[in-house]
Amino acid sequence: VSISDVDGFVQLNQYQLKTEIGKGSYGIVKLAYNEEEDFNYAMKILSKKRLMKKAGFCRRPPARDGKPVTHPPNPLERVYREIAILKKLDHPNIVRLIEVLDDPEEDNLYMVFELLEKGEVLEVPTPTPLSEDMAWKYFRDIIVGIEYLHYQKIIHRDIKPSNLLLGDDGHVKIADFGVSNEFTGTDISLTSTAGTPAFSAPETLKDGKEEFLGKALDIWAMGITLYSLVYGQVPFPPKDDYIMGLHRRILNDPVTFPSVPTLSEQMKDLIVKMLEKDPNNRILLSDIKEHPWVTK
Ligand SMILES: COc1ccc(C(=O)/C=C\Nc2cc(OC)c(C(=O)O)cc2Cl)cc1
Repeated sequence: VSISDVDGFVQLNQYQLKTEIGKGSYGIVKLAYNEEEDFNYAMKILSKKRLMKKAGFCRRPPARDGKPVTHPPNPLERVYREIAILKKLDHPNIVRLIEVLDDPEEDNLYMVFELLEKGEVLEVPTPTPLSEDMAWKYFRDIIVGIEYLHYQKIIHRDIKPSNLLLGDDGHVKIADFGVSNEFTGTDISLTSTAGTPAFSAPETLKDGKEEFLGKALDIWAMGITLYSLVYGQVPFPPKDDYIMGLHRRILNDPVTFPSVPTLSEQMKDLIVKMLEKDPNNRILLSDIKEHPWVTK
């Protein structure tokens, strides 16, 4: 990877890095202009050092006093697993990874993605949410994208509006596989919590270490997402810093619908079925596809 940074003009191989267009716990995303193709891309920039630190790799390992040394998963393996997942995905509703620039000598790892010009489908919270019809259009893309992921034996685990990107063609693509899980068989049994608290399914928040199934987690997050697209706010908003309050509400409170905007009973019916607290009673993707609001 040849980098030239002359007075802030950063050139990475054939890419000229431009403005920052995205930012998150993962790192940043910059607009990248490919001069050979005269074409723009989205460049996700990860710092390996930051990833190692986040995984607490810099602290001295505790004295093992004779116990066998277990090698904890290297956080870079996490990124390389995300890249391996992205490389095998090829679908109109999944963001497309073009190439990875990873110079072992360099701290940064660069992931080049197709640019989805309109960015996030909706910034939540917002006083100006989507109309029911726009939400319907985008939700149908999300259903098809999630169906493809589950068919490829992948649980996304962080479905939320900021990971749904909108292209110029008006279609939505699912992004960010940073916490996704691959499975074999028909589903995966998990015990780890991952993703964004306000989008976490109740079964992941229970005290006991019971296991829970992966696919139902994405269905729950789809419900929280659909609600937030039309109401501009998640049904269980994180109140300041008291996270246990959020967990209690997700576990116990029924979903309530504001009186404004007025939305169809069918849409509310679908949201209620996706936000069923008991994962065994939660609507399945195959049933969502048949739901009257989706097929209308
Ligand atoms: C206003 O115009 C805008 C156009 C495009 C963007 C944008 O692309 C933002 C994030 N992008 C991404 C993030 C990802 O993860 C967190 C992944 C991934 O890892 O799958 C891929 C992409 Cl592309 C923003 C504003």
